[in-house]
Amino acid sequence: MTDVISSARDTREVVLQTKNLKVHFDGENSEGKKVKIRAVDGVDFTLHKGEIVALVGESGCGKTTLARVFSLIYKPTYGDVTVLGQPLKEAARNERKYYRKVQLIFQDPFASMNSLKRIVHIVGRVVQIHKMAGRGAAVRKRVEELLGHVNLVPAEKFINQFPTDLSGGQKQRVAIARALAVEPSIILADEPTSMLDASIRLEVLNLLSDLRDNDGLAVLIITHDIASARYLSDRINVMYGGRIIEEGPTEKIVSDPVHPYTELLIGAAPDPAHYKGSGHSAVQASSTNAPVDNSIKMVGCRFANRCPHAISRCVDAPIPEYVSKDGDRRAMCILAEKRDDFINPNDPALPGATSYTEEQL
Ligand SMILES: Nc1ncnc2c1ncn2[C@@H]1O[C@H](COP(=O)(O)OP(=O)(O)OP(=O)(O)O)[C@@H](O)[C@H]1O
Repeated sequence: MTDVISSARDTREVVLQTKNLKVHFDGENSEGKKVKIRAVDGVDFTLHKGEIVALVGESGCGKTTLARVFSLIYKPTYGDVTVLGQPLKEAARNERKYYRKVQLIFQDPFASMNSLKRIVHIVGRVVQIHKMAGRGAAVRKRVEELLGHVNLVPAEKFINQFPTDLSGGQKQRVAIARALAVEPSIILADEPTSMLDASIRLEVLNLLSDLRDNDGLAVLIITHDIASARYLSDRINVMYGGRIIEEGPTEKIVSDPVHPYTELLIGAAPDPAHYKGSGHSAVQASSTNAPVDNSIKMVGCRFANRCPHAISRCVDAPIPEYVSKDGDRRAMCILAEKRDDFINPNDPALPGATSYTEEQL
């Protein structure tokens, strides 16, 4: 985020941060020609302690790729990444230590669990590997505590069961218990509720919210579903074509979006008054047009070809990052110029500000 304006949020400990992060892959287009796939293309992202930040956007916008950088699966092509104040490169040198701080929760809790093992083994193994308790009875006791922590009670009932004995929501709770076994600071949750029945989605969302409130955990949640993001997150990052096009406090973004793409997502979401974790995918519903071709280098806004407000400037020139006057929101859309509550901090008309291109800096 731009440094020109600070906000109250800035006083909290930053646990994950990227500056101008790019993750590009070598790939082929539909004609078999070699191309560069710009999965993440200049992302500034921040997550604070005790905060839930949602990353929303349609399929292929780069959400998972961004999370995979934090999960040490992909290396950045360019840009800075810091994790708990340490550059990612340094933090990643000791993977075991890294994964004690940063834990992952996946869409399909089953995929990461050995169905032939009992819950005590599945969770206890992590406790043992990371030496989070002594041996034998101490490990079992710790597993019971962890199951209690995710409301799988009475723990004695669940501890000897197999994953196949559990419902989808209970399995996801076991996955969360296993993640908590190492007492992490950060949880990366990639579509954690999308495979769950509507009736139990809220259960898992509420659990994540309790972990933030009671344990001060920082959670990055990746979701197609803006309704889930709205229900759970403190802040929303809207991603489109490898870029974050709008970011800020959830309620402000949802009630008063700047970017037409954000507006499109919200318009397609179910009415929150009726929201019971229905799983309606707002983004999928809205993306009837062709997906973004992220192999094409674009100067301007990637949404321009779908945007009813686009003018030539949107395509031909870099879009400035507009910031709200209270410093708490940013949007990459020229429509921000029409609003009294946003400024372009690099506007040469502002006192003390000088405008530079990235190449000049
Ligand atoms: N390992 C890879 N090699 C080549 N291209 C990749 C690789 N991983 C992702 N991509 C491409 O990068 C772009 C972003 O993919 P990504 O999975 O991050 O999107 P997403 O928003 O998470 O989508 P989804 O919600 O469907 O998972 C897509 O065009 C995808 O095809």
